[in-house]
Amino acid sequence: MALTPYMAPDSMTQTVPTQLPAEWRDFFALTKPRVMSLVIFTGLCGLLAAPGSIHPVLGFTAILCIALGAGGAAALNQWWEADIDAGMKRTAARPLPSGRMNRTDARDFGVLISAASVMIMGLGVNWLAAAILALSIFYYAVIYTVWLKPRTPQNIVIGGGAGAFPPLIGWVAVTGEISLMPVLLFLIIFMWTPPHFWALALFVKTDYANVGIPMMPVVRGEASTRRQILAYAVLLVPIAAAPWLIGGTSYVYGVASLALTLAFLALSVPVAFRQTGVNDTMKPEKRLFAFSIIYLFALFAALVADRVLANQGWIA
Ligand code: HEM
Ligand SMILES: CC(C)=CCC/C(C)=C/CC/C(C)=C/COP(=O)(O)OP(=O)(O)O
Repeated sequence: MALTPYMAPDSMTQTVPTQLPAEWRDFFALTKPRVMSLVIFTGLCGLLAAPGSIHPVLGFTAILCIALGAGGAAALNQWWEADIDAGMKRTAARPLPSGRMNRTDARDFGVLISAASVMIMGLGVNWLAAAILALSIFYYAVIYTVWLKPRTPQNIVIGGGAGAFPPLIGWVAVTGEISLMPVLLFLIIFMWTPPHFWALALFVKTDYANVGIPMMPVVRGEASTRRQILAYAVLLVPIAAAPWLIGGTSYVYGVASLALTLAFLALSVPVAFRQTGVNDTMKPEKRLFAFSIIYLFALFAALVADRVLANQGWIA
């Protein structure tokens, strides 16, 4: 597959509407809009794939709350990490390390939109969805950012849980209860996160090493990270197919999940068995990282397509 190798631009300096006043642009950038677009998309797919129905206004409210909560957590992450971000090429131009924004403003903005997201979700949608949203904000802003990230190379394995909640939140917004299907959606993102992030960490390794963040390639070395990427990609094959295997979807999702995850696995293999020299361009790693994003968009889109076809009575 011909993919343009991913160059790891910082999402904060990209896709921020240039017509906004400068300060607004910085607040918008603080929500990590590009990363959060996939978070919001998986939340929306969880909502659309759930059985039952939700009034469109409430459905829109639920997605808005996931967006606000994720953006708020991202702002708190950058408030806490302003000094670390200043030391990395990829993140030095963010609003705080560049000095364009005051730290207290970033903190207050993060707290305000996080709290608003949970309150609106609880009052407008349901309190179980609000509780899981609150947990995911706390998970990203505190458990991952403050506790795990500076301490252990397993930071993103355990911390990856934070980013896996949105489809569960979307689902619970509709059903008001947790069942096996949304737990499987959680597990898919949980298993996807290590290869997604470590593929990138392999080519921005020196950045993390310079600021003392114990990411896997820095602490355990490249060879071990590469083997672990492959292990998670292998585990992802049955886990991504599980919604079909338990009868929660038709063969349409089943076939799509197998095709996509086997492609993901195929791109992980060259990454797993490579040794690189100093001037390596890291093409296989960049390709895997780029595909990881396409993969998750496509997998969740396939889930929704499957459910729409089933609701129309076109497939069983
Ligand atoms: C602990 C878990 C994760 C870590 C440490 C992580 C880290 C990163 C990093 C460092 C980047 C590079 C670009 C940037 O600086 O923004 C990135 C890009 C990206 N991540 Fe993740 N990620 C994680 C989980 C997730 C999750 C759960 C999603 C969505 C479901 C996601 C979606 C994306 C997307 C869409 C991009 C591309 C952004 C762009 O095009 O600039 N990530 N991730
Ligand atoms: C609903 C809700 C709260 C969702 C949270 C979604 C979530 C946890 C996404 C994680 C993705 C992310 C921006 C990781 C960046 O890691 P980093 O912050 O270590 O990256 P950096 O080095 O770019 O700062």
